Amino acid sequence: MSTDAEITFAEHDENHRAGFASFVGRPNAGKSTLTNALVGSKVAITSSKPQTTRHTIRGIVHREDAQLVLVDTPGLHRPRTLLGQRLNDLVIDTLSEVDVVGFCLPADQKIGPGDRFIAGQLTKVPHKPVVALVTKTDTVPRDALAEQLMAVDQLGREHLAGEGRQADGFSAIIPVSAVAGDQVDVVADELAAMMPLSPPLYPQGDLTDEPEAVMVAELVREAALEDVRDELPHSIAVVVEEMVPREGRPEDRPLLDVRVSIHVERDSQKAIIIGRRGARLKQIGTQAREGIKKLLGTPVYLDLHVKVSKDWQRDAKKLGRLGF
Ligand SMILES: Nc1nc2c(ncn2[C@@H]2O[C@H](COP(=O)(O)OP(=O)(O)OP(=O)(O)O)[C@@H](O)[C@H]2O)c(=O)[nH]1
Repeated sequence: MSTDAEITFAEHDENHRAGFASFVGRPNAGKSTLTNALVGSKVAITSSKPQTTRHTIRGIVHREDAQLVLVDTPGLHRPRTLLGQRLNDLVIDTLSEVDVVGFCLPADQKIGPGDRFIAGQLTKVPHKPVVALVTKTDTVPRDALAEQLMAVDQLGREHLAGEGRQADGFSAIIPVSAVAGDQVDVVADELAAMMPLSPPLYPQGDLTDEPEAVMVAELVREAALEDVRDELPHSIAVVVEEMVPREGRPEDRPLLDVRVSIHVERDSQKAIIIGRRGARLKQIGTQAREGIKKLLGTPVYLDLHVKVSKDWQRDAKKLGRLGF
């Protein structure tokens, strides 16, 4: 979608900072919600189910003194399949290129093996400052939060100390609630201060530099995962096959034809997605269409197909074809 909006870079002085930050954390840690709160617009897709964030989606925070480009990575997790392994490698690659890593740890969950695994993985990117973000602070009382902050400090000292590290443990520990809007500005301040001196990297107003297709795929994926609790989210991959303006429409009433395929691993999963007499698929279509319309600002005709790609998670060739 092209817009006629003028491209303007913010006025800046020599103290302006700009760079990349990335959030990691176990599934459901609140990474996407925090990204959205910082950017101030729904860019990454959130859902109550784990691992909806598959692709690297960037939100950009524009401030007078700094520009923060947020690279939202999939949750790092202990890999069980080839796809899990690839996602982890992708995360490490991404983290090697950012200026600061934000490690999200929910205030209402005890630090567990998943968090320790991630802390261990972060030693693979030794020269990056790591800021611990203790998320969802609105969900716990003050004393529980204080305890969690101490536990987080301990985790940092155990894993992030020694050679090549810029701090003994986390560079900072910040409690934040993206939902209550509490301390979000402190997170932005802290991350901005860690960016290198640089003019803005992106023009103002850019919320994301990912192609719309990726976001459309995420919207369909989010809709498809809604209410499917007995199946792993990883069993679904969404591919946008085509997005073309319908020919012969009046200029003031455009329509976008969007053709999307949903890949599942087994026939039984296909049946779940389609539902009785296609009821679920219809529901997925309605929900996704609303989101896509909001995202792109045009009405869309959404054509959904469900395909069985047997064991796509384990099959390297198929993974390549699905864009991983
Ligand atoms: N009460 C409260 N809930 C939050 C907060 N931040 C996130 N949540 C909720 O926690 C759940 C997970 O949030 P996400 O932002 O999707 O988490 P994520 O880390 O991006 O998850 P993945 O994409 O699965 O890795 C959602 O239901 C959010 O609404 C917060 O500050 N307060």
